Amino acid sequence: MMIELKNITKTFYKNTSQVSALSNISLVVPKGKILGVIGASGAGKSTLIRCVNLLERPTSGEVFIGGRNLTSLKPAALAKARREIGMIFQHFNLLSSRTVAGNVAFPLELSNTPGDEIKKRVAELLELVGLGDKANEYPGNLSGGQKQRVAIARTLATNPKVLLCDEATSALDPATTRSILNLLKDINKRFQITILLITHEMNVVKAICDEVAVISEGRLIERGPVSDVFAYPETTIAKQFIASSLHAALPAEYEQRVSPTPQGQNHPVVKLEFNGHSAGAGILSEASRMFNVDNNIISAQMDYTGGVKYGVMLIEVAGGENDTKASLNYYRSKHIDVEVLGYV
Ligand SMILES: Nc1ncnc2c1ncn2[C@@H]1O[C@H](COP(=O)(O)OP(=O)(O)OP(=O)(O)O)[C@@H](O)[C@H]1O
Repeated sequence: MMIELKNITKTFYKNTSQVSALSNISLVVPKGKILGVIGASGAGKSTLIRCVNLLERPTSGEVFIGGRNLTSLKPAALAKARREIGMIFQHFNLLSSRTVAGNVAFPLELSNTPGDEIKKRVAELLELVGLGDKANEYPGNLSGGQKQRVAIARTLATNPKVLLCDEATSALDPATTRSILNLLKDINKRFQITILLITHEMNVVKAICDEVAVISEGRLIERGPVSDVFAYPETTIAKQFIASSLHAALPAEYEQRVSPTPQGQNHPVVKLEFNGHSAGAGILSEASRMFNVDNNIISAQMDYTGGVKYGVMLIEVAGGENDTKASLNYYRSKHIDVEVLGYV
């Protein structure tokens, strides 16, 4: 295992009160893999990632990197071990008074690398992150995505075995997020760097992670291969994160017309959530024939991971009252989550 966290607990003490930020978290990340840790605000993500390189010292528990117990190292040995752990941040943390090349050179200067070697390595790294032509720019003149590329080049300068990403794309727009995630995946494959990232966005997990761990209130509540967790989420929180990545909102036009209770001849608007246990979307035509109802699809977002289909569909069901009810019960019997959002 490249990263191994054993029974990590972190308690913050403030005056007389104490906050339990992490409770007994154990996690492993095999060499060359990408683990995403997802959780809501305050769940303990930042604390967890900062415990990996001991920016934050766990109250109890052990951190192993490449088999070595960081928690037991003396300061000098720890400083050396930390060079094998790169980190990138949401707000890039570049030195504004140094050029792009100067930022990337910084860790090499600290480790007393000879000048001509620094020059060569910096040029190589800037080429790698697609900023070969920006060496003499200052960070202030770069876009967010370019700044994050500089930060990635800087952290790769010392050839880390592990890369920690602390909400690295949270300040970026969706297209830039994709390009940075692609770069991280490319680096992971090319150099076999093990990545641990924290995020509050399931789309980030879906885009590049091999495995995902869900934390809530400082506890690890679910973990597994990304495709398994997407298809067979076990906890409500995992389900909510998946749903939030699916954008299954009612279109504005419906939102205005929908009423909370049935009136006269109006029809239910229903949200169907499919997971790995559910029948496929073909069930809609089946129910239509069996119960003589019309299923009008308002919006749908279905996805595949690991050969399993899952997703969300919003439908308007037109038919007799009993037939409509029977069709919804039929979906439930096929392990589809059914929620009536209102009536139109
Ligand atoms: N230095 C600190 N002193 C006291 N409490 C802290 C400290 N750092 C974090 N906490 C508390 O620990 C808990 C976890 O915080 P943490 O920042 O790790 O969560 P997070 O999941 O990263 O949240 P966000 O996504 O909002 O950054 C919170 O209750 C927070 O208030």
